[in-house]
Amino acid sequence: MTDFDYDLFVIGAGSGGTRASRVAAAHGARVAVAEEYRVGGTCVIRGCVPKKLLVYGAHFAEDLKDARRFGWDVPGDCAFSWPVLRDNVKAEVARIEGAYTDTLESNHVDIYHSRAVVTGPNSVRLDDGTEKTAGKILVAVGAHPAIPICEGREFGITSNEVFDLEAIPKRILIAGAGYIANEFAGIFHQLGAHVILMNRTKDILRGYELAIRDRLLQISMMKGLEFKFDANFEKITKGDDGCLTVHMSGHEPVTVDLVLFATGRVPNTKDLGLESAGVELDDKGGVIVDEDNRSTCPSIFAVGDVTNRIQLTPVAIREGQAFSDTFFGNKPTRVDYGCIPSAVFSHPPMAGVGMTEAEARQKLGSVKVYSSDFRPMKNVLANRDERALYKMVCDGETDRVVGIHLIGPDSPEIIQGAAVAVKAGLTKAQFDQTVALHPTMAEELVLLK
Ligand SMILES: Cc1cc2nc3c(=O)[nH]c(=O)nc-3n(C[C@H](O)[C@H](O)[C@H](O)COP(=O)(O)OP(=O)(O)OC[C@H]3O[C@@H](n4cnc5c(N)ncnc54)[C@H](O)[C@@H]3O)c2cc1C
Ligand SMILES: NC(=O)c1ccc[n+]([C@@H]2O[C@H](COP(=O)([O-])OP(=O)(O)OC[C@H]3O[C@@H](n4cnc5c(N)ncnc54)[C@H](O)[C@@H]3O)[C@@H](O)[C@H]2O)c1
Repeated sequence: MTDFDYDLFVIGAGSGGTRASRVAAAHGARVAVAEEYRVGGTCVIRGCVPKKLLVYGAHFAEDLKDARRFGWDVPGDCAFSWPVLRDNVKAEVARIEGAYTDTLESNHVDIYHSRAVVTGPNSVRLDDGTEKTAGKILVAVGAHPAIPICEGREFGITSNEVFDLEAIPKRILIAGAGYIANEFAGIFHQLGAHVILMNRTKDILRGYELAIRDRLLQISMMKGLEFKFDANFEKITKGDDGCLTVHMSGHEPVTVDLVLFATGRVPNTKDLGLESAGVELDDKGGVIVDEDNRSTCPSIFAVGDVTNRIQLTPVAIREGQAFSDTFFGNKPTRVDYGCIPSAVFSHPPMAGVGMTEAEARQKLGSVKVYSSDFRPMKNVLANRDERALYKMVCDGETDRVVGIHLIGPDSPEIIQGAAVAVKAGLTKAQFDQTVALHPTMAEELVLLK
């Protein structure tokens, strides 16, 4: 026993904080967690979970059209109710929030529904002014949406507010061309809005395989989405009718009903008191940590988005688990950041693992690339002119598969299994030795020429 109130005080009950709290408690530590908003954090409350449910909901627009080609008598005026989808999603989010709370409580983690700020290497202060002490503090406060500096920025919303809209706008401008922008572009388009995507560069989804993102761009344009590239905000003005006019460099102004900023996320370290403990931050405000998630203050650690490494839920969870196993479970563990699969839940979705062709050429020199450009069977019968593209990047010397990149229906579901093989270092020959599972789209991965 120590003189501290707790062995571990976690700030933030999101993906990383919840995992770290419950694992440390299960290892026998006395643990508390403070959450200023809702237990579950970004992923559960206003990120992955409600977003994916909206993606499912939006996809019915195409599915119902396609169903007619499969013999179903779907009425032409098939109505959609946004309030029904929105409220069902909210109810599901509340259910998961409850499940997260139950898990913490059943592991005897004390939950403080309050903001916490660091007041020293071993202390935090809650909203009511009470001070709590702990042997270790884990900063797992996540990130918040970055909003470009421009006149009228207050008229726009971010992904934080998008799940609560009163109605689907007729016209929406989405700023950014990353994950959130492309995912919500698909959702709003399917739900009937005219979507304009605006980005300050010419690229969408930088970091993904070029051919795959080009395919997404091509399909999105074919569906009627509009793109404004090399555009920087000048100002946003609001008319008497509530419409917003966006003035941007290099393009004519556009008038829309809603502006959604999806221009990256910034670590939540402002006014967190970290300077009181000598915790150093990087130039984006992320907590600088070592391989064991330890900050420049020996008793303060950080995991997840606040460290500005890879902003994905499974990564935050792994970091939280590794932290608690290392320091409370006597099981030193470090996160292996190699070959992390990722996906964009766009319409159609894309997914990838490992190196892109360009990265492989730069790192390995000798590279072999295989690809399959095909129309999925379902799209053929549906008369849907939307082709899938699969690309495999191999080390030219060893035949090892170093990257797989997909766009097409169910790509995120397919990549998870393929990622195991890439992570395991399997060769193209070993993929080819595996008998195809027919008829699937995934079988392309063992038939690539
Ligand atoms: C719209 C959207 C969609 C996404 N979709 C995906 C996806 O499909 N797949 C994926 O892997 N990732 C996705 N992400 C990213 C994912 O949500 C994050 O990477 C993940 O939630 C990070 O977990 P975390 O624990 O670091 O932070 P969070 O989950 O953000 O948790 C931090 C918590 O800390 C609380 N907090 C902050 N400051 C304080 C304080 N001072 N005191 C007390 N509490 C505090 C916050 O309220 C929050 O609950 C998405 C993100 C967004 C925004
Ligand atoms: N499917 C998933 O796994 C998923 C989904 C959503 C979010 N996320 C995570 O959340 C993070 C944040 O998502 P995001 O989409 O906000 O960020 P992002 O980094 O993916 O994309 C940001 C985009 O905004 C653009 N941009 C930046 N400043 C701009 C400006 N002033 N004007 C116009 N465009 C500008 C960038 O060029 C880029 O295209 C992601 O990096 C990702 O890690 C993951």
